[in-house]
Amino acid sequence: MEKFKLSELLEYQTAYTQILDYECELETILAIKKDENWPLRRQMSAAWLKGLSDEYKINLNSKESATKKSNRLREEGNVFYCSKSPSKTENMFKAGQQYTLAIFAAAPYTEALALAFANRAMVLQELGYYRQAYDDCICALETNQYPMRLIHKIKIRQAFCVYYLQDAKKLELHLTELEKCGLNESYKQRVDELQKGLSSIANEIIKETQDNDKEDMSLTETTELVDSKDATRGRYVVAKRDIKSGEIIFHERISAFVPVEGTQICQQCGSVFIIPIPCHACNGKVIYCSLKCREDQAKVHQNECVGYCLGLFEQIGISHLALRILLEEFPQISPILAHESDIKNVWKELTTETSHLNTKTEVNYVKSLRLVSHFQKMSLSNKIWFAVIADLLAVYLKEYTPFFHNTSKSKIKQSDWESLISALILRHIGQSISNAHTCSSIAPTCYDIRSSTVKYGFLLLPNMWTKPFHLRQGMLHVLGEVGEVSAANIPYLSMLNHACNPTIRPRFSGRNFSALADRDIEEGDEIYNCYTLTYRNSMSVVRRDLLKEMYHFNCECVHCQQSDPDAAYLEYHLYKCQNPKCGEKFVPTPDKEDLHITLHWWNRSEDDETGLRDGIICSICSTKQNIEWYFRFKSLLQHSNSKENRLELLKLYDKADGILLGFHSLKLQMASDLVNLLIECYKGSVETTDLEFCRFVNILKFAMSVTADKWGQQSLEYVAIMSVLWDLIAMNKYQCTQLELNDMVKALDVVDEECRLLFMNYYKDYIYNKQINMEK
Ligand SMILES: C[S@@+](CC[C@H](N)C(=O)[O-])C[C@H]1O[C@@H](n2cnc3c(N)ncnc32)[C@H](O)[C@@H]1O
Repeated sequence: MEKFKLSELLEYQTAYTQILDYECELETILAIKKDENWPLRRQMSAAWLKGLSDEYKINLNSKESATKKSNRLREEGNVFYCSKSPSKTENMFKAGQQYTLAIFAAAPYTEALALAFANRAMVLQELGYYRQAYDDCICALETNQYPMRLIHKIKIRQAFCVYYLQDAKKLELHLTELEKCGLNESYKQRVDELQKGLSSIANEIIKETQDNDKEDMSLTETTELVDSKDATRGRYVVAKRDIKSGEIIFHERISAFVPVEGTQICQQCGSVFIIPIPCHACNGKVIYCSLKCREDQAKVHQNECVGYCLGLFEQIGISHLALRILLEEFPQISPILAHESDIKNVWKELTTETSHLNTKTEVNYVKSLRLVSHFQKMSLSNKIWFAVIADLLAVYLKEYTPFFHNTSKSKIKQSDWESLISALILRHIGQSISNAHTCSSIAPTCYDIRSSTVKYGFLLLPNMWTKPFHLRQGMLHVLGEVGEVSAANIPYLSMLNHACNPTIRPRFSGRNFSALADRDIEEGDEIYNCYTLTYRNSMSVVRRDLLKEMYHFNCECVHCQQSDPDAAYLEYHLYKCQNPKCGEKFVPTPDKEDLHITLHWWNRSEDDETGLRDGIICSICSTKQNIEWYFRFKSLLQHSNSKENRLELLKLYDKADGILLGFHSLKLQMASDLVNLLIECYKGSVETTDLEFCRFVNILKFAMSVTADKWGQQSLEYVAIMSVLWDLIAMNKYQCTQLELNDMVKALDVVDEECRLLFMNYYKDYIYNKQINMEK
């Protein structure tokens, strides 16, 4: 069959499906299946999936070539491992990278894979990543191809790792195993050493350090759910008592999430800072941070692995989250449905608020099933479009996964099961459109977490670390960027209605979500989330259109009720007219067609048809403003190694300072560019005078103030830029008061656990002592 794109398949199927406009997902699916052309369309879906599968098989590397590549990468790693220059530790990191790439390159169940894991374990142990090294030993052994003649080596490595992890129980086990291996004298000595170590370790089971499974906390302790009885406004959340600014309002475990396409995060816990263990069955498209996470995700991944191989999920957008919700949570209730034979009754049980199942609020899936959906408001063609995707996913589950294997035991007919599952996916698609949350994280600037080829992770970058999770002095600025990493289903958070000035500050940490109070909240106050950019970062009309289109309501929040809801945003776009006869403050009149582009003209691409140099017009005297200085600034940034150019850059920044008033967005952008130059200065790649350096530091402080104003001092954006100031403090190039420092440490309340650990280690290693000394 001719190869065609998913969008073509969907367009065709949508155009040729004629059904009535139903409000219910199950009825929609059943109606589609009654259509006389349905068998043909089903065949098309199956053929499309088969096309993906055939293409995948053709492109699959042979085992031989995979082995060859992996062996080559491992040998490159060995060269680094054995070399002592420039430094043993740095070579260890480089070896670790090559071994990781060798792991990704190898075919499953091969000696090449076993050796790549074993070698990485050796490096990780030397670098102090004992938990990860221990997992790698297990990965090497589970290939069943690890050479028997070397087995004692890996066993002793495991024993050392658990010794360093102070896990007496496991150490005892490994020592018993080692006693059975015929060891030579030198190995026997090492076992004796470990035997002595064993007696010194308290015999207690090590607590897992990951915080994957924190219970949902205080969901109902501080807040309560209220039903407005208004069809649009629906349910909302209010404070049950006074809550102080910065206090955690509630914690919630993220029930399901999918990484933003191609992002290298652990599929189970969502961690960014990891040493990856890939799933070899799907060519490393899915990675984990530990074997525990791999095991915890196994039941879900067995139904997704082939989909990842085929590249299916890259093509279905938000529907992947819908599928994930089903895979994560549906198994919780399938036994409850075993006695039913009629799917209409099952559907009623699942979706009626007063049903027996719906009262079981301890069942997590019930919380997801209760989420609002605006399916009934979708156009018929959109309903069919998504229904076809839902049906395609049911075909995928049936043909390529074990998902339906257990259902044969129930009273429901197989074809009805498929309809039910399609209908549930369709329901979750509608719910995800109105409820899905985007999770952001601080992402390292020096490592592309979206790279499809470079997959060794940030933790194995050389010249970066002194020991695990301890960055070198002057290196914290690598945590200077914020990125969206996943889309998530967080049911209680989804109960919060929208306001353009939200009451919560979100904190995503792995699989845990926390809502922090953005300000003091009084008992009885409604607690709001913000579904769009806040009023400080967007125009009200842009928010209004989006809220209407995606969430089907008109925003009447306190902020939007103000006479000039855009005043705060426009403050970031205030110019002083360059016409000496005018000299007034003005905001350019935004182009109705594209508000953002008019106000952010500097972000237009060079080849933008409308012309980058259209410029801006004073809204008072109509004089076209000169913006050449900005283009000069941009071009000089490319050549900032020269002292003259740097001085000119600072002069141009001063010029901008006279034209761009207050916390102007462009001034923040220019300041951020100059902050990158400041980083080059303190890293030593650019030499500067003290005076010049001082100027750059002031510009950094300005950028921090604007960022705090726009996003809040407790925001990922603020933490990202704050990392540069912490480098300066650590390097004795800037002094700040303990009060300032305390405020900055407080800002870390919004970052994830691992990122916080990196910052706090840095603080203890290079900043804390300095402050104490300064104050003495
Ligand atoms: C994420 S849900 C919030 C919880 C929802 N009220 C419920 O009962 O499930 C989003 C939906 O809530 C309603 N909503 C949220 N904020 C609103 C607001 N400020 N005014 C009116 N309706 C709102 C809209 O129907 C929107 O699509």
